[in-house]
Amino acid sequence: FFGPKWYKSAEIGRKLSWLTSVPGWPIIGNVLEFGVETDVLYDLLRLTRKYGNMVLIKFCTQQCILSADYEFFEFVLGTQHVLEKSSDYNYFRSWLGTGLLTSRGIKWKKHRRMITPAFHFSILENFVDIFEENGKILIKKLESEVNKDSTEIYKFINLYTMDVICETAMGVTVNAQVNEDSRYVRNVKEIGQLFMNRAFSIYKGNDLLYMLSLDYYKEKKVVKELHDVTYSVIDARRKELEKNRSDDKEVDDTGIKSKKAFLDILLQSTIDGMRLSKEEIREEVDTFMFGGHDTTSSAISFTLYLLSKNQDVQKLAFDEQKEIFGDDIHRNCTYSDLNEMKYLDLVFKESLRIFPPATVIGREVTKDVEYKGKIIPAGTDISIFTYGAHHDPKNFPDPEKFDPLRFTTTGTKPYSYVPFSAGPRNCIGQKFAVLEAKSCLSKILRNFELQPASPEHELELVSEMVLKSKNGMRMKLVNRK
Ligand code: HEM
Repeated sequence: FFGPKWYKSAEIGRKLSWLTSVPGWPIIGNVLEFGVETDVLYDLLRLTRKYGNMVLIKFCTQQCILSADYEFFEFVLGTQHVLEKSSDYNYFRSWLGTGLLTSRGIKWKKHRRMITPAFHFSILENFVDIFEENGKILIKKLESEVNKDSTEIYKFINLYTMDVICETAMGVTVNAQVNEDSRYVRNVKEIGQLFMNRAFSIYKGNDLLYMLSLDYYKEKKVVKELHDVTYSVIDARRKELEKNRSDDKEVDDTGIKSKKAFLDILLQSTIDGMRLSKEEIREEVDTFMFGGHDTTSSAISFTLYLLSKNQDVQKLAFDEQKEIFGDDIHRNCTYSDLNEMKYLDLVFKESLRIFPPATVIGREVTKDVEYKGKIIPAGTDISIFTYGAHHDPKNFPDPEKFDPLRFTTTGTKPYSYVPFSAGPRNCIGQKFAVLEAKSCLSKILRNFELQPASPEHELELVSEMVLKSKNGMRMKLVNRK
């Protein structure tokens, strides 16, 4: 059963002998390098620091190039040579099918071309009101935390980003912030946990063994419920579109809003003159739900944490808010206000450098490619270790320092800063994410002063599907008067 795999893996290893490899054990390779006590993030950091920014790791039959080298990032991300995602992404397929994140080849190319206009600024502009309305609910919720010694902010932000992504992707309000216990919200949490269990288990990684586990049946149930919701929203939305395009009622009986969501654009789009099938639409909508939720919550929460610990930066960010909003500090924030927040832009950018939600981006080489005169054979996995490059002092001097102005004073080496990946398979939602984050950060900054929690809180980073903190992100909120 494993014979051909071992043989192929050994062959790949031989062809990659030009690389430094991490010394390992027969058969299991470097599996033991990844302990249970430390998180995989620190293991990857340790390996790149010890063996260099491009190193070969072996997990049983898998040969993987782990890289924190920005020149290699450019080769992998910036060209068409290595467009395919690694097999780790297959775990997501039960929920996402082959939506944009997980698809390959011609399907990815056609869908990417079709979906790109949905992220045009003229469409994103319409979402600013959705950020604003959900931001108001967030502020209300946070008001009950004011003056407490310590508030865990991530759980609030995670519900806010859930509301935002449901409304922008599907056009429905799930009111996650008000009704935390909604079935849909619980299912999204649970599916994330199930994917994690699988990714970090030796036996559940194997499809056959996984089918013998309880998680497999849980996953089937949760995925069916998630799909049912998306399908029913698609049906309702399609009917709505057919019925009356000029109906400007804000919310109908099912909670569906008449503002254009990504789903509406998908319903009206065509590829080679053909409309997308219901399944294809479902895959893309679910992909937005997945790609646009935990990533943004981590990014916003880490930024708030950094602001609470860096009062000088927070002061400059708040000064900018005062300049933009003047005497009417609590008025609604517009698209043009967001574009004026240049310093907040740098704050968010620097936060994504220190805490990139996607710490590793995976690729698979599907045909032999040549890099700097050496062959990387088909079948090799590649792990683009974004966190490693972002924390390399050769790329960013004094890398642990939160210094938003660093991007204005020193030039950034191309591809050394890749929180949204780069090149043809970069994050399609990045402009959306930046707008959403700035809207949320601006609102919080205008309402509260962020102070370090008491007792002082130190993060315990954990690289799950996105980078998080095991012990949450704590701070103290004080009302600004
Ligand atoms: C701070 C927030 C975000 C971060 C850090 C982030 C990061 C990334 C990264 C690193 C990738 C590349 C993954 C890979 O190559 O395997 C990616 C892809 C993607 N992201 Fe995001 N993302 C964010 C927000 C969003 C949002 C809000 C959406 C949707 C509304 C979104 C949708 C997608 C999609 C569909 C892809 C796949 C693109 C493709 O393969 O063509 N992301 N994102």
